[in-house]
Amino acid sequence: MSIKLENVSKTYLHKGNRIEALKPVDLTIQSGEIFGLIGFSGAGKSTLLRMMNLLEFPTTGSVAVGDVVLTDLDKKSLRIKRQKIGMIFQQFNLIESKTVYENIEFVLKAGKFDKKQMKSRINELLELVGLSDKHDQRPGNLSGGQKQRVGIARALANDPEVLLCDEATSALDPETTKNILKLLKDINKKLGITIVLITHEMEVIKDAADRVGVMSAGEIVEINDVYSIFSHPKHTVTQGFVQDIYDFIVPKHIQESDAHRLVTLKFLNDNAEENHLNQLYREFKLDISILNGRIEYIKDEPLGIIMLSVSGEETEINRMLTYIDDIAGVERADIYG
Ligand SMILES: Nc1ncnc2c1ncn2[C@@H]1O[C@H](COP(=O)(O)OP(=O)(O)OP(=O)(O)O)[C@@H](O)[C@H]1O
Repeated sequence: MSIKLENVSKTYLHKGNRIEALKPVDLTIQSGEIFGLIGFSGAGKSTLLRMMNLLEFPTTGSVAVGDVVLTDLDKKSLRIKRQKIGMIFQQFNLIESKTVYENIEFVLKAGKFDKKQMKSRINELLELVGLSDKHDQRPGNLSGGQKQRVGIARALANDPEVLLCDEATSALDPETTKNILKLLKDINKKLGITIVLITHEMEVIKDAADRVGVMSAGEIVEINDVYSIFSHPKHTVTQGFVQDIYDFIVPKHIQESDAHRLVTLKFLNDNAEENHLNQLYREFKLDISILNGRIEYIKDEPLGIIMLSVSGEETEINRMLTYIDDIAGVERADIYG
């Protein structure tokens, strides 16, 4: 199901001060996509996410999920529609005194299942998230990853059209994060559910998102498909996030040396796996050494960044740079260093 926000803004009143948490935004999230929202703390990510199920009511604008305009619904219709919008949280929000089974049963009670249907539905959900053997455990006996799996099972209980993930992996270690993201991607594929996830980690975006919105100071400052965000980040906030992933360190003596010219190259798509450096070694009378380099696979598409230290005649270096500019799929990139 698609999510459509038109002119949505949110201003909080706090101790007499107006806090513009979200400036007016238009955003359409396509049915079936995984949409990532990234930004620093306070950028407005949670506020924007909470607009999508009206956990917070917008100050201006309208929110629609599919054909249903949530902002036009009365309380009862909204409560029913909300059952089709699942949500998971950083701190899992499970009921500690209830078992895994009961935690899921609790949300199903709001639906229309008899006892037998309920049992088979809960078993099905636990199988989907890989927790069939944990029925009777209480959250206190589960790892963080297992707790989030319960959170996901609970969020999926009423067959939602949309799943909102509020920093769902921020409390988890990197390995568990990968496993939970894999589960979310499997669910997205298998069930066709639209997923919105907010995070402050670019790794999460890289692993899971189809498209990305970058937020800063209550605005979406850039929006694009995930490969373009990594390969051609435009806004300085986006560039900062991408740099964090590559994190190339230039040795101080090279930074300060006049004899070396730093050249960072970007190899796009299939070019990332080709050895263009051999061409440079062959064609130019220059000393070229590799300081750093890495290929990232973004939705299985390679993106290579390599940082070179080049020394030799200035004119020869410039000739090489012009030559590089003419190679299709290879670009100079200053921002990764
Ligand atoms: N209920 C509230 N009352 C007053 N101000 C709020 C409220 N909720 C959020 N804010 C403010 O709105 C701004 C955006 O907050 P929001 O939680 O959406 O950001 P965020 O990007 O999700 O950050 P974080 O990652 O730290 O949760 C912040 O300045 C925050 O202090």
